[in-house]
Amino acid sequence: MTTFKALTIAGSDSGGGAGIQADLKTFQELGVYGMSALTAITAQNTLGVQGVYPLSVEAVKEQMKSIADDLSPHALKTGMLFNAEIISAVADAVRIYSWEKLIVDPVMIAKGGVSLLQQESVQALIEKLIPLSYVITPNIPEAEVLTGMKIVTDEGVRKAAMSLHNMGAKHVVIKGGHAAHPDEAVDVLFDGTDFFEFSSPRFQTENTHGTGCTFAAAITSELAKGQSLYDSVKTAKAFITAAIKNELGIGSGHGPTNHWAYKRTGVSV
Ligand SMILES: Nc1ncnc2c1ncn2[C@@H]1O[C@H](COP(=O)(O)OP(=O)(O)O)[C@@H](O)[C@H]1O
Ligand SMILES: Cc1ncc(COP(=O)(O)O)c(N)n1
Repeated sequence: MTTFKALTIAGSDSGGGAGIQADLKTFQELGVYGMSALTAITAQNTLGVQGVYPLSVEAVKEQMKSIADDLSPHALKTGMLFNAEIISAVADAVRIYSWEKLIVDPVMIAKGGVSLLQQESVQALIEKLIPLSYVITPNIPEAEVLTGMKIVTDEGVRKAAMSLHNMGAKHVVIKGGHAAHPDEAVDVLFDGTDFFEFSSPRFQTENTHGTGCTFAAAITSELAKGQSLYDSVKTAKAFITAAIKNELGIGSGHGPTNHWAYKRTGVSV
């Protein structure tokens, strides 16, 4: 039996709800062997981000080399990359090691407002990483920054998806957590030709810390196993919906989601 392997290149969240920790928990739940290359350490909990400590670019490069030399991933995702130097190193690694199925989750700002990507690095993301991506998974504010468009309507979401596709992303998923729909959370997939919508009820909750990371990690897991992109997004949507619906209620701020709900509570969504 093949063991499918997935890699996350992202920051550590000491509170365990987002970043590397969310990604590895998701890989594990979806039956994929998880590996990580850390880009930064954050001191973080459900109340916010108290500290950000980026690693040296050498440390990031060496982790990726160790993985490439021995444990080539079937799919990989990026999360918090923090600066342009790290973005360039990741883009180089993807090319040098011929890594396919790159999922770029363009993490920019933590829910409390602290920056997880230096503002001047957005251009590096656009020029170096987006053209290598198999899928890019921005939330609406991130899609606005990357495209320079203001997104207000469903039509606006579709236009931004086309623009990101024109920037070189093979596929685009714009996540709808920040959209105006009062009852539904709708994510939109664009494959360069057609649009597909993935909808769930919108839960009235503050506990959405790490939803974006978890959703992108679930897509990565399913792609690593060889599923089609459509099926991968469908599973990821079910995974994140179960994780939000069955919130853990820990911490006194924006709490994490429940990574084991999808597999272990038998909830249907
Ligand atoms: N209140 C909510 N109820 C149901 N699903 C949600 C809710 N908030 C976010 N989601 C879903 O969680 C995933 C992450 O979305 P989003 O919050 O937009 O990303 P990010 O965490 O990157 O800001 C998407 O699948 C989105 O539809
Ligand atoms: C280390 C790290 N990476 C990413 C996020 C974004 O979290 P979210 O998925 O809630 O946007 C975070 N808060 N911390």
